[in-house]
Amino acid sequence: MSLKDLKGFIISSQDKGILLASGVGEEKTVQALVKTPAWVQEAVSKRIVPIDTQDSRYIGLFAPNDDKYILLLMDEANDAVMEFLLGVDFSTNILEQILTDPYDAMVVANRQGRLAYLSPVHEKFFGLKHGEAIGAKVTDVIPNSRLCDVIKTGVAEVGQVLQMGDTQRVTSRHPIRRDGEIVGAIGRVMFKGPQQIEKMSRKITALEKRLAEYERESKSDKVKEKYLDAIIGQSLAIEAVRRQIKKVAALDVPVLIQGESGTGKELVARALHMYSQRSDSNLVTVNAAALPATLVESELFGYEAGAFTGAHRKGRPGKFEQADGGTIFLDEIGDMPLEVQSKLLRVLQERIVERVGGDKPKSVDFRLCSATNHNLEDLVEENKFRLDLFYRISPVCITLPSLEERKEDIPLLLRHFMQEMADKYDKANVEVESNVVDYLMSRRWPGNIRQLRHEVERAFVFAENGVLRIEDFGGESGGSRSFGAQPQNRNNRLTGGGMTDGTIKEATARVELEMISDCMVRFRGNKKKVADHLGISRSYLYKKLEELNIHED
Ligand SMILES: Nc1ncnc2c1ncn2[C@@H]1O[C@H](COP(=O)(O)OP(=O)(O)OP(=O)(O)O)[C@@H](O)[C@H]1O
Repeated sequence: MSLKDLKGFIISSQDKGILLASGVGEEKTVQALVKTPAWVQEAVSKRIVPIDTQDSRYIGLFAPNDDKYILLLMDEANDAVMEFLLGVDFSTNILEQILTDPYDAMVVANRQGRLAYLSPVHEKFFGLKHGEAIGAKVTDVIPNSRLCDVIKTGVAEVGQVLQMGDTQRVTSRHPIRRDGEIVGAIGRVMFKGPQQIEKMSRKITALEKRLAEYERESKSDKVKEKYLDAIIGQSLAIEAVRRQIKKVAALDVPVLIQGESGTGKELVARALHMYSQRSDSNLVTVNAAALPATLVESELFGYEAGAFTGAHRKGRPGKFEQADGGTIFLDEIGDMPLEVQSKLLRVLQERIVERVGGDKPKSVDFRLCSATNHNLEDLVEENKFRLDLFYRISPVCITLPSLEERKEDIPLLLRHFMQEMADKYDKANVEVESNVVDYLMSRRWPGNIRQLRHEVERAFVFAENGVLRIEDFGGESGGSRSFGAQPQNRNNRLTGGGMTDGTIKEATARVELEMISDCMVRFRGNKKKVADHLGISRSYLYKKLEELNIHED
């Protein structure tokens, strides 16, 4: 409404009646109303009243002033505000309720982002005197208010949660427009939100927490599965192994993994660790066959500073200490010398280690996992393995099938190793000739999967024109071509070394030692890599290294 809507006025006094009238104010019907005290009393309290004449309806605005009042007569406006003000008998009371509601505060900012209104409850909350903050910048009074943002964007923000002090409040902010232009914004803050909202907010917080937990769990499930998936194979035998791993992993009992060399015992140990509650701590592998009796104590139990010549200055924790809270994997346990077995037995019984040169026994908490390719019961019979140790390490046994027992897995393993080699040698798109799978399935694999992997690698390297053929494989008696030396060099070496002298067995043994020593140089003494590369077990490698007079340092 503006002044152009003004159609008349009346100035009246209680004692003297109408003092001045103009426009519609001169009409008899209007003056008759003004002369009726009851009507005037009601109109003053309402401030805005409808005034009907014979022809039209006007809006009367009352402005009391001591014993006088002014009545402005305006054209009826067709807007929602007037409809509300005129239509609802107690509209001003409603407005008053809205402005002074103790639980639903109101903030009004003008276009410049300055406070035009702050309801009393809000003033009280901020410790302000009535009217003190009017004209101040909204953000100076309500630090994290977003009213200015709403003025800028013109986009309402409804039902948002605002942190006020140490409590959360539900707020709504709306831009206010006049003739399409933003002139300010109004914010409402629920000081005492309906209980349902508080309840809902608590529920949402709890659900968010649960969701984050599920996400964390499913992520770690994926990590675990990676270790189980690394055991390739779909045969019933290998599926059963996977099931056993899942079942046994959480039980925290010692596990003995049995199986021929190269059947994947180390992969099983890793999966067992990852599926156990100890997966956040270390998995420490000890090759029991490679432990010389002289160093066994310092290796397994650690040593204190200056314990012996050559000892590390600060001392070193042993394998059991490193595995504290986690898993210790004793590989090739069947090849452990008897005197080492007794020392091991003591730790398994007491769960206490004492560093060499130290005097402070330390208790250690580990899960034991051991592996062997021997039949330990036979070794016990032959007095090569302690019976009490056998019982200690084998409450649960997982037996891995040989490749012979699960030849149906060869196609899958071949595909897996082809992919591995393609990544390793950065050589994609090598195809496998269709008869290769039949050939590999018809062969014997005494070295099991390690041997298969090794032969696939060799064939992959020798494959010509991007096709892997049967000829690229070495055949059962060993490679027709080999790594390391050039073929003719090897011929020279073999014939020059007396290949035609002695028996075939002797020649084979010589070639074997040559290949091992070549590989020891090539892999800088890393026995795991050497064993994997040559397709032999690590215990066999250690035996051969003894023959070559190469010892652990
Ligand atoms: N099921 C399998 N899927 C994929 N790779 C496998 C599988 N089993 C074994 N291998 C691979 O074969 C090689 C030998 O495996 P691993 O060292 O686990 O055998 P092992 O039984 O511990 O042998 P050893 O008794 O000689 O120590 C590794 O390269 C391993 O990744």
